[in-house]
Amino acid sequence: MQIIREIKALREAVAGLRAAGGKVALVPTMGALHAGHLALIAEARTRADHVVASIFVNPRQFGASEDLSTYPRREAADARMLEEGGCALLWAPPVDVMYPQGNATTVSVSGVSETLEGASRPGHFDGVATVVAKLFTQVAPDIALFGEKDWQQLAVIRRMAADLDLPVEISGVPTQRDADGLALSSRNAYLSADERRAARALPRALGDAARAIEGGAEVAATLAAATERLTDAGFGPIDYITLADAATLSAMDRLDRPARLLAAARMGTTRLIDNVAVMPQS
Ligand SMILES: Nc1ncnc2c1ncn2[C@@H]1O[C@H](COP(=O)(O)OP(=O)(O)OP(=O)(O)O)[C@@H](O)[C@H]1O
Ligand SMILES: CC(C)(CO)[C@@H](O)C(=O)[O-]
Ligand code: BAL
Repeated sequence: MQIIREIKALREAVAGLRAAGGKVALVPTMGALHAGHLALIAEARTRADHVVASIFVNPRQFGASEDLSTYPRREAADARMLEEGGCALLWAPPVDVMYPQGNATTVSVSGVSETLEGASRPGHFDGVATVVAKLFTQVAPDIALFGEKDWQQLAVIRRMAADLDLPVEISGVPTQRDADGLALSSRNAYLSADERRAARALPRALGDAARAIEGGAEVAATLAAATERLTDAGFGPIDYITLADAATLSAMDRLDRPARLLAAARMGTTRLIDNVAVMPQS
């Protein structure tokens, strides 16, 4: 596996893959890889002939008070995992290659970016959309894969790709979880042992609330009960726990179309997100 840090070398390496024939898949990441990322790589290998992974801790998607400086960085171990996973190339540009001095362009997706994570983390999705648009232009993949753990991010990227007529297929991969249900996440590494144990309340509260709503329970009362359960488990503050349209992410107060139940909450200093499907029963 080649590790590449300059645009010209990236284009030459991707041209080499293209010359060999077949499809190219891109799996964008911020590194500190875990089995969730490896599931994206494994799925990419079934969908394409060559897999390019990127590692870039994108400063433009972090707020001023967020964890950019402490975000886990372990490229050597990540590169070994990607090579074993069958990646052909690792695109790992330095910040000044991704954002050369004088850069002045932002990609902003209205609507779907504005609620939930967008409201809690102002500017976050502008940073995500801008860097993902650049990654698509740099690598020019046939298909790009993203995790459903970041459900709203996936919806934002789908909207952006459709609106900009980007010739790339966007594919979502189901959330990979630990045995107790907690979604795998690079930020789980911040949790103490006690916090890690308590954190399993998040997927349990979401799962139980989803089943209750599917069974006909009132949405507002169910979300209030789930909030209380998270608070009792030690979560706080809870940024949101919301039933939303699965595609547009607009809030729903009754289950009349395919939905997602999404939550973001802090356990100690660690902010965790998760979401589950909620489907109207026929
Ligand atoms: N548990 C998971 N299951 C499936 N996909 C995942 C999982 N965790 C992350 N991903 C996906 O991997 C890609 C890269 O994510 P990223 O590098 O930010 O990892 P992360 O674990 O989500 O990190 P963080 O803890 O910072 O949110 C994204 O498309 C993300 O949705
Ligand atoms: C898609 C992404 C790589 C863009 O920086 C990031 O938001 C992530 O890792 O989910
Ligand atoms: N996985 C989402 C990236 C972020 O939280 O910035």
